[in-house]
Amino acid sequence: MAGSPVREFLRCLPKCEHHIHLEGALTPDVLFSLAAKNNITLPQDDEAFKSPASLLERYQSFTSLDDFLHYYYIGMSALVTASDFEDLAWDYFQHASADGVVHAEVFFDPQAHTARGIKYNTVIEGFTHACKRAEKELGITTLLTCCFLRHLPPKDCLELFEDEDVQKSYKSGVVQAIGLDSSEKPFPPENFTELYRKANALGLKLTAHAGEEAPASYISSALRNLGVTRIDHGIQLVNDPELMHKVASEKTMLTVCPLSNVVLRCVDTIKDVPIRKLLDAGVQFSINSDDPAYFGGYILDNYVAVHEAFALSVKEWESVVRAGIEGSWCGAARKEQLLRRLNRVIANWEGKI
Ligand code: HPA
Ligand SMILES: [Zn+2]
Repeated sequence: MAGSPVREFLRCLPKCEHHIHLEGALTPDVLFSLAAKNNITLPQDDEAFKSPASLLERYQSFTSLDDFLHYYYIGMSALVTASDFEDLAWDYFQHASADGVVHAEVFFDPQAHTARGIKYNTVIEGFTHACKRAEKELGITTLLTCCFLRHLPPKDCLELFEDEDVQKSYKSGVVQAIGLDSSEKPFPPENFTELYRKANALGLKLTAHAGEEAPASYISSALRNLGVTRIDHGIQLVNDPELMHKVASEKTMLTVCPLSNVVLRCVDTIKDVPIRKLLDAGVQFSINSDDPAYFGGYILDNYVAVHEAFALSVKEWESVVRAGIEGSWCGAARKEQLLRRLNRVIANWEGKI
């Protein structure tokens, strides 16, 4: 579909990305050069780490979320200085801009860095510089979401949450949301009730990965026990029609990541991502890249893959992109601006594809 009118239509849509782990934008090439620069020894006993090419090849055969996460955490160990984090995020924002992203709400995993002696403020310094640059040079509005690693003890998560520098980043508005990621089973949302209660008290926006590999009960638990207003992934929702009805009527947005779901074997093919079922049930969702350097594509590749599998009409694409704008955590004025832009793009393409 390279250069095709449909790809160009999808590129022109004013897309909001809500599910991208900045550490998941670390390509094997950059990983190897950062490891060399920072004197980080990559595993010697894994053939995959022989070269960037062999690592990329290994990414083609992930067997599960945990198999991917093993490589994800090793990869990010090459990130050390604030400029490493800034360059990583800037690289993502440039790709996002080229793909037609106008607003990006991005995740980062501080515990994976503080655990190896990198200061929280080093991570924040790098990522906020890149966010400011993206706003200024690319016109992308941004929002940072601090994710907690659910495979770690909840008390460790609370400890990081209460850290002085972390609190400062929340209270100053530098970080505006929290999320929950990493190995999904057997770490259900209810383990983190206290963390989310405290985050809610600070006025932070709340989201959590749920229903990626684990059943729909993880989604209902995240809604009920954590008070999240958004669900990351959430594809298992279609296995609980009653819950799906509730999610649709409450306009809770799912951040769906089609290529990720295939690469991590949550589904067999893109056709098995429940796009049509979610549309038919009136569930709001956005389409996202998750970890673009690991899953073979940025946001536009995900849009194209969905189009190839489901052949959405222009009206359906309009409703998907509108849901993404309306479900974003930017201000009302920015949403209005993006909705007007969407109307112009749709008017321009109506009847052409
Ligand atoms: O898809 C994901 N799921 C859970 N944790 C993650 N961390 C990066 N990507 C993911
Ligand atoms: Zn994710």
